[in-house]
This record gives sequence, structure tokens and C-alpha cells, in this order.
Amino acid sequence: MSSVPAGPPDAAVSVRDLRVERGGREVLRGIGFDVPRGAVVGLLGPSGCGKTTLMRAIVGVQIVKGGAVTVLGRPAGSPELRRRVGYSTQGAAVYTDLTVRENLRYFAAVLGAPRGDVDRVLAEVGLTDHRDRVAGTLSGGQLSRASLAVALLGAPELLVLDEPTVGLDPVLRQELWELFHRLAARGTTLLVSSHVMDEAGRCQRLLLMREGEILADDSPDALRERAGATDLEQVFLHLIGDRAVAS
Ligand SMILES: Nc1ncnc2c1ncn2[C@@H]1O[C@H](COP(=O)(O)OP(=O)(O)OP(=O)(O)O)[C@@H](O)[C@H]1O
Repeated sequence: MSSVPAGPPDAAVSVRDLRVERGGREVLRGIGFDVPRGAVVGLLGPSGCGKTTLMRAIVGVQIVKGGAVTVLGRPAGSPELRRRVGYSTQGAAVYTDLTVRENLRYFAAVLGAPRGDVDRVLAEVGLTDHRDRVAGTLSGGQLSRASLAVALLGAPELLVLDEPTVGLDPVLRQELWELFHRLAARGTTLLVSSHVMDEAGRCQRLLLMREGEILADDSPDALRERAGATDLEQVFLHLIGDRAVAS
């Protein structure tokens, strides 16, 4: 990575001129933004626009072609960030032949998280009643909550959550968003991806992506005002229209 300035010191994440190639194609095209500490930031955009690639760069598992990614004041991927950053991927990240509780005990040991954390995170994701179920027998929504529980172990300062609400019913989605805001109120920073626009309104700040670029980085209200629309889906379409006219 180059020595591009790392962004404001109070930012949880600073990205500058980030370029990533995958499969011989540039999928992140020199993007930059800051994520303020303690905020719930939504990463929205159509399938394939680069959300997962960006999250992978932030947690330090993506080979990048250029630019700088700074996380909690350190270069992304630094060993000391391992316990300070929680990452939940789109696919289930638990062992399907272990029970939910066995999975969490295992990951707590790997991460050096206190053993008491297991019960806390089970309650936070609403899986206490399913703790002794073998993970392979859980529904898709239960499995994704088990993966989320792993990311919550050790109370990381930054949570990077890739589509954590996919496949959940409206009640569970609502409960998870309430959890995200409780965590943020305690000072945790959350970067949450989704391609469901009705979730965008639940974020304090939005990064709207399209084709490897950031179309907008602002609060939902500011974006609505700028586009003269109340519906965030319309805002997104308006921004795409502006970009098409400008190019
Ligand atoms: N392993 C890979 N090899 C080659 N290209 C890839 C690979 N993974 C992703 N891509 C490509 O990189 C681009 C960005 O993919 P990415 O997964 O970051 O998008 P996304 O916005 O997270 O999509 P979704 O919402 O569907 O998960 C896409 O064009 C995708 O086809």
C-alpha cells in the first residue's frame, strides 16, 4: 500500500484511493471515505457492485492493487486488529457438526474472548433456546445469527457485517437492527451491507455504491433532501441518473 494520508484520527475506518482487481477486472475503482466511530453505517448497492470486496479490504483479507485502508488507526489486516474487529461473512461461518454453543466456545477460545461471552452473544442474537442444536440442523436465518454471534465475541470495537439480515423475517430483522443501535450506543462502530433499500433508513450514514464506485456518502436525510425524494430507492435511482448525465 502507498503512504496516502490515513484520514481523521477519530475515524474508525479511513479508505483512500482504494483499488482492487478481481478476475482481471477493476472491481473497486479508487474509492475513498471515512466511517466515524460509534456510527451505524450502511453499505448499499446492487449485487456485484463491490460491497463484499470492500469489506474484505477493511478486515484485511483482500489483496489490493493500490490505496490505503486504515482501521482503528492501524493499517487494515494488522495482527493487533484481530480482536478489535469482528467480521461476519455472507455464508455461514460456523462448524455444522458442532452445536451452536460448542461453536461459540471454540471461537471464544481462539479469539481469547471471556467464556462468559458465549451466553451474552447467544442472548443478543436470540439463539439461547437453540444453543444445544447442532448447527447443521438450523434454518438459514438461525445459521446467519450464529455467525453474527461469533462476530460479537470479545465485544469488538468495529463490526463489519456482510448482509446480516438476509433470509430473516421482518420481526427478526427489526430485532437485529435494534441490537446494532444498542451496540453503537455503547461505542461500537458498525459497517453493515445490504441490498435492501428499506434497511438504509435505519443507518445513521449511508455509503451508496455502484460498479466499484461510491455514489454518495451522507446521512439518509441529507440524501433525501439532495434528491428531493422521500423514498431511498428513488434517491438511489436519482443519484445514478446524475452520474449518467455527468459522465
Ligand atoms: N473470487 C472472485 N474472482 C473473480 N471475480 C470476483 C470474485 N469475487 C467477486 N468477484 C467479482 O467482483 C465484483 C464485486 O463482487 P462483490 O462480491 O464484492 O460484490 P457485492 O456487491 O458484495 O455483491 P453481492 O451483493 O451479490 O454479494 C463482481 O463483479 C464479482 O463478480
